[in-house]
Amino acid sequence: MLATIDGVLDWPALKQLRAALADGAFVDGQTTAGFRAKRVKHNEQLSPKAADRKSLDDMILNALRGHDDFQRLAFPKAIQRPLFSRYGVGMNYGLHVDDALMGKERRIRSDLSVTVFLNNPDDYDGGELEMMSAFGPQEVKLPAGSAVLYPSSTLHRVKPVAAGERLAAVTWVQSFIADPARREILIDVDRMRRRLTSVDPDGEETDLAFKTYANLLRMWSDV
Ligand SMILES: O=C(O)CCC(=O)C(=O)O
Ligand SMILES: [Fe+2]
Repeated sequence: MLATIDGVLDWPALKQLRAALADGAFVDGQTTAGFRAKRVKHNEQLSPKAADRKSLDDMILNALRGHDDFQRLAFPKAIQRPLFSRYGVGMNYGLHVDDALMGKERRIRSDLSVTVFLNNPDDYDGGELEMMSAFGPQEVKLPAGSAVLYPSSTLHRVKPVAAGERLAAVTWVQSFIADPARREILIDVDRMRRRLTSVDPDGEETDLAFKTYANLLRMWSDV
């Protein structure tokens, strides 16, 4: 399932992140690519040694963790430290699959991949993120501050940037609901219980929807 989340970063946060990226040292994206992805990765990433790096990482991690939609859709158990990517003219990231396991000190399994867009679609031509879903290719290019969440199991790419510059923070989530089918059921039942709460707050079926959600969550959570 592919989901977009609006308003992950507000304007002050975007301004601060963009200023840090404008001043920061970038390194070749090859340094963080897996064995096969290296062949096709042509971008730049903020240096892990950048002075304020930890606080920039925390801005992304806290913004995601604090967002209701992210919690509702991802069931995050662990989130990887983000990469800040920059794609200038001609840069792209060809078709690849993300590593299944990530992190050195603390390993996580990548269930969901996340891109937080740091600048606007008008700021660059091309640079769409394209996922090869079961229903064919799907392209995403979102406004600054919005994020897309998609299964890490999919092949995907970033199309070449033809003009301007694409800025994004990317990260990966280990979900405490490992099975995507179960995750989808929980997301659907959550929608139903919310709807029932608003149309029939005192209804017996509303209680049942909450009970079903809680019991499925209890049955499937790996926390
Ligand atoms: O920049 C993006 O939207 C995704 C980049 C990507 O696929 C990756 O870093 O693995
Ligand atoms: Fe990727």
